[in-house]
Amino acid sequence: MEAWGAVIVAAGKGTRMGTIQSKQYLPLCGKPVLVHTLEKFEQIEEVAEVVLVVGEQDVGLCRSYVTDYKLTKVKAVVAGGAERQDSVYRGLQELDSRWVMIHDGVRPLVSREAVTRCCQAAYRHGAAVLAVPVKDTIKQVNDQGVITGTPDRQSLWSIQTPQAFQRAQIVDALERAAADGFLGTDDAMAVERIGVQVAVAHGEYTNIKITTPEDLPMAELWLSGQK
Ligand SMILES: Nc1ccn([C@@H]2O[C@H](COP(=O)(O)OP(=O)(O)OP(=O)(O)O)[C@@H](O)[C@H]2O)c(=O)n1
Ligand SMILES: C[C@](O)(CO)[C@H](O)COP(=O)(O)O
Repeated sequence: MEAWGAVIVAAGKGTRMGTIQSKQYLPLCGKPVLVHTLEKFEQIEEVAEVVLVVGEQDVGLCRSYVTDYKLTKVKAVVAGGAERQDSVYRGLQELDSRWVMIHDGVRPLVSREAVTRCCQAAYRHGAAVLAVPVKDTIKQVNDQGVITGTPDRQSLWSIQTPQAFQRAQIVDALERAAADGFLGTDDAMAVERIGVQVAVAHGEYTNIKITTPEDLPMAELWLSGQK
């Protein structure tokens, strides 16, 4: 397998978590959430180079993580942008690898096996994301709080990261999205809209994105089980 580059995005504000300290720096089993994610990528054989994207005010702190936690793959720590998409684009500028994956800094539970499945699916199909089938029934609800539809659950997947692409293709897609004023909530949306097929590779239900307060104790529980 070729060597991959990874962009870890961690420049968000964590508004939904509601804490003063941004969620990527909150302690999880004794270390910042983001450090767990970076340590995971140290163990992923496919990944040769990592770029970490953080808030401008946190660049110094995160550079010290590289030394303190002996993160050998992190080649650059750069400041992100106002939107996740901007942060991803900035990170991609620092990578040389032909194949790249983009991962949320707040998904510390991702497993090596799932990342490998994502890389393999990207090789086969050109681009791939980790995903799990939804378990609940999903409803569309209008702004009066009334159900307007029930999409067929068979075709619904909950999308995770990493998301894997050829670097040139995701860079092109993000530049076109910016030119068109298109803002996606994941990376795949930018390439889907220019006609590229994106495959799903089986993720894991435990690969949660730490988003709201109840996610942290769940992550603690699962992470202590992984060690
Ligand atoms: N401008 C941004 C916004 C988000 N992210 C990163 O993208 C990931 C997923 O985003 P999300 O969970 O939405 O994080 P926040 O934007 O921080 O959260 P919220 O929407 O609650 O403010 C996180 O690792 C976050 O730090 C980023 O790098 N740059
Ligand atoms: C990219 C992502 O993690 C896939 O689930 C998600 O879409 C990020 O969305 P958010 O709005 O930044 O939470």
